[in-house]
Amino acid sequence: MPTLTLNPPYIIIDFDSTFTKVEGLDELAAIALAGSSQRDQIVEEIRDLTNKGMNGEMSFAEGLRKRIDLLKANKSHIDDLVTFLRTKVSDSFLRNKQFLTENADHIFIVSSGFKEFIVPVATELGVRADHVYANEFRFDAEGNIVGIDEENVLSTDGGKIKLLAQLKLEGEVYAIGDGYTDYQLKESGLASRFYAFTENVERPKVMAVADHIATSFDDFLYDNKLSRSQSYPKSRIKVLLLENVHPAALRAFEEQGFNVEFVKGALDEDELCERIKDVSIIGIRSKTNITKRVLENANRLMAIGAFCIGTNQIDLDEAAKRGIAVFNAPYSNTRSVVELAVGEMILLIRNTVTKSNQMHQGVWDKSAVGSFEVRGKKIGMVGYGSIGTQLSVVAEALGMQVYFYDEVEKLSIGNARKMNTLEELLAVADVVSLHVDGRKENTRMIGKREFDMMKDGVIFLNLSRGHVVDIPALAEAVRSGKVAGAGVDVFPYEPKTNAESFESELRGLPNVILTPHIGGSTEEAQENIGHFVPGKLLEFMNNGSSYGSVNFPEVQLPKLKDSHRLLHIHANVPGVLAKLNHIFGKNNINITGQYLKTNEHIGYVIVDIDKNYTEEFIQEVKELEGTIRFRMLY
Ligand SMILES: NC(=O)c1ccc[n+]([C@@H]2O[C@H](COP(=O)([O-])OP(=O)(O)OC[C@H]3O[C@@H](n4cnc5c(N)ncnc54)[C@H](O)[C@@H]3O)[C@@H](O)[C@H]2O)c1
Ligand SMILES: O=C(O)[C@H](O)COP(=O)(O)O
Repeated sequence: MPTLTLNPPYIIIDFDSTFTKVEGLDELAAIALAGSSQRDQIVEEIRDLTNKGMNGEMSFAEGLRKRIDLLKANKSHIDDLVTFLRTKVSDSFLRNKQFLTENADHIFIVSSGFKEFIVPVATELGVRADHVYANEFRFDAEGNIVGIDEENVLSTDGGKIKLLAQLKLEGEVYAIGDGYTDYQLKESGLASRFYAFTENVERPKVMAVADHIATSFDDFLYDNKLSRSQSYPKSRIKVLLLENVHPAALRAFEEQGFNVEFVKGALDEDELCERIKDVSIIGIRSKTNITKRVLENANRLMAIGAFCIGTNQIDLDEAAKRGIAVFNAPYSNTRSVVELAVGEMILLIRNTVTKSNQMHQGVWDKSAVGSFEVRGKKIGMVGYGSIGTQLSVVAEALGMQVYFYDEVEKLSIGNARKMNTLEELLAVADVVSLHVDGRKENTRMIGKREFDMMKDGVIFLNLSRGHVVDIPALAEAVRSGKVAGAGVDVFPYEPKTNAESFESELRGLPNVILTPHIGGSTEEAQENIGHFVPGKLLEFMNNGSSYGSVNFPEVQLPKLKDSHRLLHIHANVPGVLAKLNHIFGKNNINITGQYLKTNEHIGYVIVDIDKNYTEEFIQEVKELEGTIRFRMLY
């Protein structure tokens, strides 16, 4: 998209809590008073005065002098402050150093802060030193701050207005800041627009009077069609992370400037239908169901991240038809599930759970009856995918004989023996372990009939999905002794949060280990997932790559270089690509790379083009019949 770099408006930027994430004077107080018993109290007093000034609740000039009186700082503390502030520059200003440098003649910092710490920080990002207007400290012979330059207009009430009037800027003047005094530049008529900057703090009183709420500097640049680091401001893209995904995920999105909302538990369908309306990326685990109805409400949704292996909780086809890519973490918790299965199998076959429970009741029952080794026993795996095969390796290392049944042809690992039917497998196994996925067709695939086919005294494990097993049938099989021990991690209904109680017919049965769906809940697995899934989602958002998606045509794209990338998702019907290419030809667009992949529902075309194109061309592409979604990256 052509963007303006010539003749941008004059941009008046506030420093504290806008250009940087923090308030300089508050931080200076914290540094100067380090080690003092009064530090917290004085810093709090200074913060309070700062906030009152920012919200327009107190005379700025009075507040400033009170703050200076409370400060016990000197020149060396200012050096430390500058070092600290360099690490606290707002991310969106950091990202747009090029714009600040290239447009330095049009950019001013007008601040009630102090030049001594603003100039070194702002000039590093391209701001001209002589375009920084701020207060100045007065020092005594020992370098202690003893006051401020009383002649400086910025030390007076309405100082920013007086200063801007003196600058006599001609043309459009836009002010960006988080405080009421920044808004007053617009109120006075000296600035034509006021942008409330909310990347660091949100002040409702200030937001209420703004022409526009700039969630980041990219947002401001986007609003003014100015050149910027992000084709579309990420601060306008909402990410909703549910089910307490690892904090690494939150960090990954926040670092790139996305607007992230974090929810600890799952949401039910009604809640989700409401919350998803303005969300572009959603992260869930196994408990959140993304149904067709939810997707019908998800007008802006571009990608879904399942922070787990299973994706049966998502209507994958419906998502694809709507151009929404779904990613999961297919291997990050595989090992964790296998280790839990092995641990449970050994404890159950030794009848340890019963013994442990008895011990808690004060019963000492030392006996070998009903306790066995796993060595030499036959383990039968239903489902021989990632978890099944990994368990196969570990079980063999324990000296077990491995049998498996999978409905698709699978390569046997080690000495594992493939069985042609589920029935055959159930008939030979001493331990039956389920590792199928949660597709609908697998609902209650293990019921009374299947338990009856198993050996007497079998050990039964389900760490796959709850609905795969008929729970009353399992409970009966345990009560009758058919199943000598069971480990169950997943249930047809699972509490939504840790606050809800767990109800099941399996509660209280002997030699049954019940766990709250924690097969994949290890610190290692969750951290891996917290990195892996955002990585996939960000690649899709930033680059268009869909490699690893479970419902989308997979393309691994090269990084964008000196081109703009057009991503077009369309219904997989004949002729769309030809029509698309016709639009390119007609508009004389120079194509530097083109990629296409389709699946049964959609086609995904990615075209890298030269930067010279018109709005009309983009409009034509958007309006092409069959288009589901279209976006542009650069
Ligand atoms: N308890 C937990 O915390 C936890 C953790 C991770 C995964 N899981 C569950 O485990 C499942 C399996 O994980 P995976 O990584 O091994 O998946 P996978 O897709 O690699 O393997 C599943 C295998 O099951 C087979 N299968 C499916 N239905 C079958 C049927 N009716 N009969 C025979 N074979 C059938 C498939 O062909 C496939 O080979 C996941 O889908 C998930 O639901 C649970
Ligand atoms: O599919 C999975 O990976 C597991 O069921 C784990 O799900 P969870 O992240 O909701 O614990």
